[in-house]
Amino acid sequence: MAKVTVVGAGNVGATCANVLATREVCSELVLLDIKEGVSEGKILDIFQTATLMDFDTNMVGVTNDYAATAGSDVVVITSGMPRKPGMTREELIGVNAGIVKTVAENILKHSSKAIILIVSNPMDPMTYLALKATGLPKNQVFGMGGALDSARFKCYLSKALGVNSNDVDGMVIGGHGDTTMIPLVSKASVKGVPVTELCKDKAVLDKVVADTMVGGATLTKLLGTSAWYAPGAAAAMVVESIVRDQKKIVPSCVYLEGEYGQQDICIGVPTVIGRNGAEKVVEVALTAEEKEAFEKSAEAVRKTNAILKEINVL
Ligand SMILES: NC(=O)C1=CN([C@@H]2O[C@H](COP(=O)(O)OP(=O)(O)OC[C@H]3O[C@@H](n4cnc5c(N)ncnc54)[C@H](O)[C@@H]3O)[C@@H](O)[C@H]2O)C=CC1
Ligand SMILES: O=C([O-])CC(=O)C(=O)O
Repeated sequence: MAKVTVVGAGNVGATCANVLATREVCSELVLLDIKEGVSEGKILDIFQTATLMDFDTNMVGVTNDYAATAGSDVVVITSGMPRKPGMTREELIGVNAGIVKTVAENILKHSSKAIILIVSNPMDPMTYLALKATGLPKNQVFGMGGALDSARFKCYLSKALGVNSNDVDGMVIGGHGDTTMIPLVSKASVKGVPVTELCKDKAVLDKVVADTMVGGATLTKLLGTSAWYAPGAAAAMVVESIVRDQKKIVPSCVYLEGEYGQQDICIGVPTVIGRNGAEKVVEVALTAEEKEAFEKSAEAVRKTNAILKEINVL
């Protein structure tokens, strides 16, 4: 069984750790935060649900002690600031880039073989930064955004169409940003029936797309900080696909070398996730409109990546 570390014991990191523990995804779980006592407290709290929820994952919470993370098979990086209402994810780059870079370098020192999953925002540039800063192969460092965005897409589709959300299939690709994500309506279906067949009212599907794109912003406005239940569960789902070598196809932020016509960028595309991390990009046929949106999305992500050089983290 696997050892998993979650860095950042805030809303998303602790939720991810809770899902990993209760679902017994790994045999050993480490939660690390820079704030004294927070990881220790959250792990103790989670441990006190063990007899209530019937699980027995070995868990430890530590304050900035990277030695405790040694030999991890998977590391999830959630450390950094979340946005406040009215902000974009991209605005977090100045404060989060240094945090993500330092954390990734510390992880590398103790777990050079770990698959590193980036969650901190702006997630696409943070993934690019972690990949470049660690110099690890592209399968070993990738980002989580599409898993969450796709879950939201399916949620909004199920509400709009009045169907069980577990019968809905759908993917969101592109950047993990309010204007950069691309819900693939052409590929979405309910029990194999295209949603475009089930719903002839284009305005309904257009609204689902718009709601999905601002899914994170909507929750940030309601909560005063960004969401954590679905983000934590989405990261845990990706970890489970790695640990159990499930080979799920999950839209994930991976480094592209020609796929989807893009080079030298980390951005969301359907990817096979297994024991070796981001194992294979799956190229699906996009409509002309989706292709154009993907190019625009990549352009915007590249623009944010350029800031990494300006602020001297790359
Ligand atoms: N990729 C995605 O789909 C999503 C990404 N996010 C992002 O995840 C990040 C975390 O969000 P929340 O958990 O809500 O924030 P939070 O503020 O609740 O937690 C962040 C934690 O990181 C810790 N931290 C800061 N610097 C650190 C360091 N150098 N080493 C270790 N820990 C450190 C803080 O002490 C804090 O406990 C944010 O950047 C947010 O935007 C949030 C939701 C979805
Ligand atoms: O909205 C945010 O800032 C956090 C996030 O990435 C999400 O929930 O999708």
